[in-house]
Amino acid sequence: MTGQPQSGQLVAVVGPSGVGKDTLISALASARPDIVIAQRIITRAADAGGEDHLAVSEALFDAQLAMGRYAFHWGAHGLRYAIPASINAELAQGRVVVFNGSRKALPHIAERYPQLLVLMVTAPPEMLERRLRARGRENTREIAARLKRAELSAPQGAQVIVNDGSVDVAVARMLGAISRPERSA
Ligand SMILES: Nc1ncnc2c1ncn2[C@@H]1O[C@H](COP(=O)(O)OP(=O)(O)O)[C@@H](O)[C@H]1O
Ligand SMILES: O=P(O)(O)OC[C@H]1O[C@H](OP(=O)(O)OP(=O)(O)O)[C@H](O)[C@@H]1O
Repeated sequence: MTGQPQSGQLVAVVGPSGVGKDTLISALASARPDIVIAQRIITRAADAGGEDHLAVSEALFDAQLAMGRYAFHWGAHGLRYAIPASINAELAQGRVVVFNGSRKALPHIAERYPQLLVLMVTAPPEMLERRLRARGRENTREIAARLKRAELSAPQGAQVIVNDGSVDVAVARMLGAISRPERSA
C-alpha cells in the first residue's frame, strides 16, 4: 500500500449490493469527464457483466500486489478487489478520483487517505432485491448472501446519497457532495 499525495479528492462510493453504485459512477463519468473513475482490478471473470473491471487470476492479483501496483485492496464475496496505485499521480495532479468501495474496508483505506470522502448510497431493501434480480450477474444464493451484507451500517462521517428515484437526481446529489467535501469527516 502506498501513501497519498493530497491535493485532489479521493471519493469512495459505497453501499449495499444492488443499490446502484456502478450505475451512478458510470453516469457520473458521463456527466463529468474531468472526474477520474478508478478501474478496479478484480478476481472476477471479465465477461461477468456490470462494471468494466480488469479481470485477473488470484496469482496475478498477488503478483501485482507484491510489485506495489495497488493503492489499496480488500476481499469480499469470495473475490479480491484492488484500486491501482496510478490514482496517486492523479490525486497529485489535483484530480477528483472516484472508486466503488467496500464499507468494511473503509477504516483501512482512510488510514492511508485521511481526507477520503465517503458517499454512502442507500435505497429501500425491497428495491435492492429487485435490482439485483434484474441485474442478473449473481445467482439466487449469491443474491441472498449479498442482501445479508446489506445490513452493514453506514460508515461514520459518510454523506448519504439516496438512490430511490432517477439516476440523474442521484448523480446531482453526488456532485453536490463532492463539491462540499468539508461536510463529511
Ligand atoms: N436509480 C435507478 N433506477 C432504476 N434502476 C437502477 C437505479 N440505479 C441502479 N439501478 C439498476 O439496479 C441494478 C443494480 O445496480 P448496480 O449499479 O449494479 O448496483 P451496485 O453496483 O451497487 O451493486 C442495475 O441493474 C441498475 O441498472
Ligand atoms: O464491504 P461492502 O460495502 O459490503 O462491499 C463489499 C464489496 O461489494 C461490492 O462489490 P461488487 O461490486 O462486486 O458487488 P455489488 O455490485 O453487488 O455491490 C463493493 O464494491 C465491495 O467490493
